[in-house]
Amino acid sequence: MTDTVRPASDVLLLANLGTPSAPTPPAVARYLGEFLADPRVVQLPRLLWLPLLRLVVLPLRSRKVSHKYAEIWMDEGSPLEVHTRRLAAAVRARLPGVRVEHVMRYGEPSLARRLKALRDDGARVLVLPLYPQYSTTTTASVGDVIARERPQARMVDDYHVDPAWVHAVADSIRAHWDRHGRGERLLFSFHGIPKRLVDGGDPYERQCHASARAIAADLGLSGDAWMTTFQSRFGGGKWLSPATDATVGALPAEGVRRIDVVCPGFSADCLETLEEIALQNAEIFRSAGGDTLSYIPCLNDSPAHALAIAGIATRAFEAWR
Ligand SMILES: C=CC1=C(C)c2cc3[nH]c(cc4nc(cc5[nH]c(cc1n2)c(C)c5CCC(=O)O)C(CCC(=O)O)=C4C)c(C)c3C=C
Ligand SMILES: [Fe+2]
Ligand SMILES: [Fe+2]
Repeated sequence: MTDTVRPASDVLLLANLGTPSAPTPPAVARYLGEFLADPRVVQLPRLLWLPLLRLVVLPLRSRKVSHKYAEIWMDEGSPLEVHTRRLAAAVRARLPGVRVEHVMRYGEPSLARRLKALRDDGARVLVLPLYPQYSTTTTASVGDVIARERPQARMVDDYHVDPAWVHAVADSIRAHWDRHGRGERLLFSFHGIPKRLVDGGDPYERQCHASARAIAADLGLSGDAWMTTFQSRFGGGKWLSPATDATVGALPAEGVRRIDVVCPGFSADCLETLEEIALQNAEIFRSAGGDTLSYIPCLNDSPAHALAIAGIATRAFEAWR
């Protein structure tokens, strides 16, 4: 095979977080049990955390959270899974000769199982975690599975200021404004992580701010037209701030009546965007005296998203030496 011919065996695994298989307490408990037992996600001592997780957290949380999943469930399944599967199909159409598949870090289709199955395959396997910003809690955990199951596979660390991705997000915001009108303030809401991790060197917070700045610059926004917040706090300790819910609840008192919220840390719509932002935070905003919180959807399987992801993967395969 010559240098210029792409081996037909390239494999691209688009990896997302994972989601329950059904909006029911047992299915949610199974998913959360795997997710929250990962020491990358919860850093408490195992001997304390694992019994607490099994005996207290899972029974209570799976009951509460399964109702939230039920509110956003689609005919074909969990939104995160549906959008990630469709995105993989859109990327596949742009990468002839590459086997493009979607996998999940937790639950199904399992990243670990797929990597194991590819062990005796001569393929170059590229794993692209669908997290634009690198975090030890998400990206590094995908790296852990690669190290265990197929160390020869390679991983894209992040794409937080990739020009095609930045432009795709900015364009999706412009399109939303064209269709629904524009609010007085644009919030970039990213999933939070414990502040202690950032103090220990996790680049996530810096990358979130860099993403928001790049998207705001593409939109030509002045500094007072947008802000960056962090959502989905879980458990105790200090998390990244300012918190999305507290910010949304405080803005009406400043005279802000209409806001737009976009979540550029999520590649696909999921519980944390469709339920937490579009339902819960919209209600917080209204209760505080605001008129409308307009949620701007994730890029999901849009053509611009597929193009950006295909470009990132193509460059990673080209740089493979
Ligand atoms: C986008 C990046 C994400 C980071 C960073 C992240 C960190 C993080 N998450 C938890 C705890 C939970 N997250 C949950 C759902 C969830 N989280 C992400 C993404 C990131 N998480 C996504 C895409 C989803 C949605 C999954 C879906 O099925 O739709 C949940 C489950 C829901 C709930 O019980 O509230 C938990 C729990 C921690 C502790 C953490 C960093 C330490
Ligand atoms: Fe999360
Ligand atoms: Fe949440």
